Amino acid sequence: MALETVAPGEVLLSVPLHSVFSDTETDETSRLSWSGRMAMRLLELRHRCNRGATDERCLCSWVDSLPQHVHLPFLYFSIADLEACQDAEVISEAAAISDSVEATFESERETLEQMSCSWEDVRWAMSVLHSRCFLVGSPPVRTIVPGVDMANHSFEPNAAVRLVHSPEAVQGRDAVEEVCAPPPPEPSRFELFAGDDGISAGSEVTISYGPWPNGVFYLFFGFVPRQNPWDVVVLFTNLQDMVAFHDTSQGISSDVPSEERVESIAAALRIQHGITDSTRLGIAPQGYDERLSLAAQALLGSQQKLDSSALSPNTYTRFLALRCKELLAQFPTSFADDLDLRDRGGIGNDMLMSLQYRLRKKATLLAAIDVDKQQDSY
Ligand SMILES: C[S@@+](CC[C@H](N)C(=O)[O-])C[C@H]1O[C@@H](n2cnc3c(N)ncnc32)[C@H](O)[C@@H]1O
Repeated sequence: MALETVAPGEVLLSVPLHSVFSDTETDETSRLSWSGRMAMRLLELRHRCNRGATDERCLCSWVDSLPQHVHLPFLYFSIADLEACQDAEVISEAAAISDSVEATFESERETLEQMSCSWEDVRWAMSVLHSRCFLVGSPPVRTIVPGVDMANHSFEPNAAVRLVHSPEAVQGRDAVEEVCAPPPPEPSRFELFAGDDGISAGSEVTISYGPWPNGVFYLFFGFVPRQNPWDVVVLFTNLQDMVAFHDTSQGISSDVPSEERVESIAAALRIQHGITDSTRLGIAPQGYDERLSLAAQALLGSQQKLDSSALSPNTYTRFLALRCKELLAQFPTSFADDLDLRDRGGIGNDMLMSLQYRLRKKATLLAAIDVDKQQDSY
């Protein structure tokens, strides 16, 4: 919370690199996952701090400030509550990470026992790491910046984070030194600074965690954003899927092999629009991924032997709406059932969060179908 008004660009926190907590291991053959490695280091650090270790890096005050519990679905939800999100990809990702948490516990039992750490402590460390790390640099390194890690997420944040390098690390310092005294060296650091509108006194300081879909927020941060322009329902994992759905839904068996049709759509996307990645084609709350609209136009245009620009927009939105209807029908419960369940009340918080997750996916699919109905009635 900003206790006084902060001017645009003003620095709120400056954290030297020696006080950040990052994954130091770059060895790909490491036997633990990144979170397993960092969890062990966090528990070791907490153990040392509890025994009164000297703390030049100020990390003990950071460890003290960490929340006691971060309620992440893959660590703390029951299977029924997790499966209530009705997203197979998210459920299988949760199972994979949960397995890796158990693997860390099993393989590090001895060290954990020496620190009197239990399974609960391992879960705590994992929840802290997954909900507070962000990726820095290339290749990306998982990093927690003490202090900055207190900021909550907003898609319209009033602050941001940057990495500022020390003048020592900046080329040309030696040349400057020959003509004038350089400024005193400052360490490389992370800065939390106010955005262009500044921050008024009493406002919460927020940053953006990044353009993630809801699955990431739900699994790793334990909340589902209300309006997420980056959320996506994948309609087709690739162009092959789209062509296969087209042929089945239209009852078409084409003379041209599907690989050739896929290749010609991919070529049209590449040559006319510079698109080289045609995977995970989906729909966001504000509409179709542009790659999907263009791919569908190319496919339907080629079926009707038309230039894709001569195709009526209704034709491809109707085709895509058919896929949205199919996906909606595959959910175990309908949107109306879900609203009813939510409005009746009496369900636990974990189930409610999973319900919110699936309601937002279904609302996105329904909006696409509604648009199609409106176009039909014109
Ligand atoms: C990096 S920490 C932020 C610090 C957190 N407020 C704290 O004091 O520990 C991320 C956690 O904050 C919470 N959080 C962040 N942004 C949120 C938001 N927009 N809505 C709900 N919870 C949020 C979630 O529990 C998430 O796992």
